[in-house]
Amino acid sequence: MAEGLEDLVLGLSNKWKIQEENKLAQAIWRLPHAETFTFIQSNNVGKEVSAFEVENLGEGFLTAPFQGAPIFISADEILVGNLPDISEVKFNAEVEVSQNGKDEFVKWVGKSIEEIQKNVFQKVVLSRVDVAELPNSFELFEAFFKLSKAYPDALVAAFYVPFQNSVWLCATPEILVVQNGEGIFKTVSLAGTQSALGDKGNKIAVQQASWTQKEIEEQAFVSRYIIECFKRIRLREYVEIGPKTVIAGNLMHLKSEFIVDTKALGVENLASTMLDLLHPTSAVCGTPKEEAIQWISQAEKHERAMYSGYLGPIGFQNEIQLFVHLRTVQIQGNQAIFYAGCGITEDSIPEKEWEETNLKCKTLKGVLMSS
Ligand SMILES: C=C(O[C@@H]1C=C(C(=O)O)C=C[C@H]1O)C(=O)O
Repeated sequence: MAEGLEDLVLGLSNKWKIQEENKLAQAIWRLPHAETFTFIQSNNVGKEVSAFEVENLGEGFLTAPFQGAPIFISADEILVGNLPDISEVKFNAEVEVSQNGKDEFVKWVGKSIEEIQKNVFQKVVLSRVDVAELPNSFELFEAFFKLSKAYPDALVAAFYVPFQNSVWLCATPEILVVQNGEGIFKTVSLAGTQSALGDKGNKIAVQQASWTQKEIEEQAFVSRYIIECFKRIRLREYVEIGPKTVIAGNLMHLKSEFIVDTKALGVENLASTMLDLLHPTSAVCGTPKEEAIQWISQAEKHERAMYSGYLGPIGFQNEIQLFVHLRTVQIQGNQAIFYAGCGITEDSIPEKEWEETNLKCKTLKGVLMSS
């Protein structure tokens, strides 16, 4: 580690450890393209809140599980710092992802396709975990800064809430609900996945991406779901941009943006209303939502916990910056649990879906487990 970085990491790490010992909540994040990070510590364990309160909670960090109430970490102490100047981060595309559970996963993808053919649901997102041991040299803040360098477009965040007894660290590309100080609301539909790296590990240009009907349809499900949510609150005036191909680290996705000028329209509390309606979106759950949740609870043997929930800072400069909790790792001592999922439609090929989860696990693992 470079000298300046070492001092910064040590300082943050000491503060983090003391807070953990005192069993109090804390979070650190770097917003997409920001040159600073924000580290907050709370004087409590984190408070269960409702999505409807999101406009009124004050400054802090919100994190919600896949299912269940969001938790608010209040910013009782705030430290804003410049990101350290670290050299290019190596991405290790060869890092190994455990193949445990492959047969079971492939079997459930097959079963999901049968349910889709029977019209029980149209799309479902199944996830898996990859459990690994962290190297002795692992340092949370070094990992945080490496991810910040490697993934400028992502929200990079880590948080700790005592009752979970673990730390979560992510670099997510997917906006759930963002609203700026001028009242401009944005949500996105992000789905469809392919590698952004060529055979020799070289980066492929977005113009070279080619999408099949499967991915186009898969992303359209998410867009339609967002439009359905707008319809439910009779909101007709939104701007839709896309779908366009975007790069998210080692991967490419299809993305559409939906933008609403809440001030011009005179709509209040759109962020909290949409947050409640959207989560969990069809990008991480499926369509229709209830049937997909039901199926996921049968198919998955692990708890999703905070994976595929949402997270991000709220209340700073009157902004809301909530992202879908993806490309994430749960850290318990020296054990790391990487989570990844894939959208299954009628045209899915089970083996390919498994491969997709391997690539998604590598987004974090390829940075954290590289020298
Ligand atoms: C579920 C995940 O990603 C989501 C699913 C995608 C897909 O199925 O193609 C793409 C982007 C995300 O919306 C994940 O990364 O774990």
